[in-house]
Amino acid sequence: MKLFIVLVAGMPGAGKSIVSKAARDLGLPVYNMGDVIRMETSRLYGIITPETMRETSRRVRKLYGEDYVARKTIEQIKEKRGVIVVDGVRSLVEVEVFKKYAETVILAVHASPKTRFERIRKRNRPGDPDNWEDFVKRDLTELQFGLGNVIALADYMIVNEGSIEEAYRGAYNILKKLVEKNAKDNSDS
Ligand SMILES: Nc1ncnc2c1ncn2[C@@H]1O[C@H](COP(=O)(O)OP(=O)(O)OP(=O)(O)O)[C@@H](O)[C@H]1O
Repeated sequence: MKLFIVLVAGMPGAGKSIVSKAARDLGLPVYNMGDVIRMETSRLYGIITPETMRETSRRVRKLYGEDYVARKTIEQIKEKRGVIVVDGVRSLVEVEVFKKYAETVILAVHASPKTRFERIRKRNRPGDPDNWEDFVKRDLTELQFGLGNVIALADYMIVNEGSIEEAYRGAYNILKKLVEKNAKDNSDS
């Protein structure tokens, strides 16, 4: 069985965690690229806050290259087989790193800024922006990493403007089809 990577991309609060939930329910391993930053943040700052996370994010890219987070994620997954999900890809440079190791597709989750802002406010995650200006600032930081390009080149798109159940069903069906396709491709070859 070959490795097949589903790269999940979306702006903050778009609903990427719904895709992770659907993946876990299908028994697929999920890797979060944010975990690499979380580990580096503890190493560099000894404390994890949204500010130290953001600073680490910028710092490691500058020090070790735009592809660093993807390379670190690859170290964890390259021995894996079958369909896996990687949450949080942010640039085409990162996409290229994954493409070298396996067949990949990009699954994007989209919701309008207004919807994302309302949902972020409700989820009450520490460090989330609580006003429109900070929300826009965070969006721009993500876009500077190149996230907009990844979303523009997505193979699949979930528009998450309806209910959570609807988005979950969309994600579940896409992932299930990919699992079936990968199984078929492997039995053919
Ligand atoms: N369709 C929906 N209806 C209502 N609430 C939703 C919907 N989709 C997501 N949410 C809620 O909106 C919030 C943001 O979603 P989620 O945390 O999945 O976003 P994310 O893309 O993982 O964000 P980040 O990149 O910031 O981690 C969560 O509290 C989630 O439960």
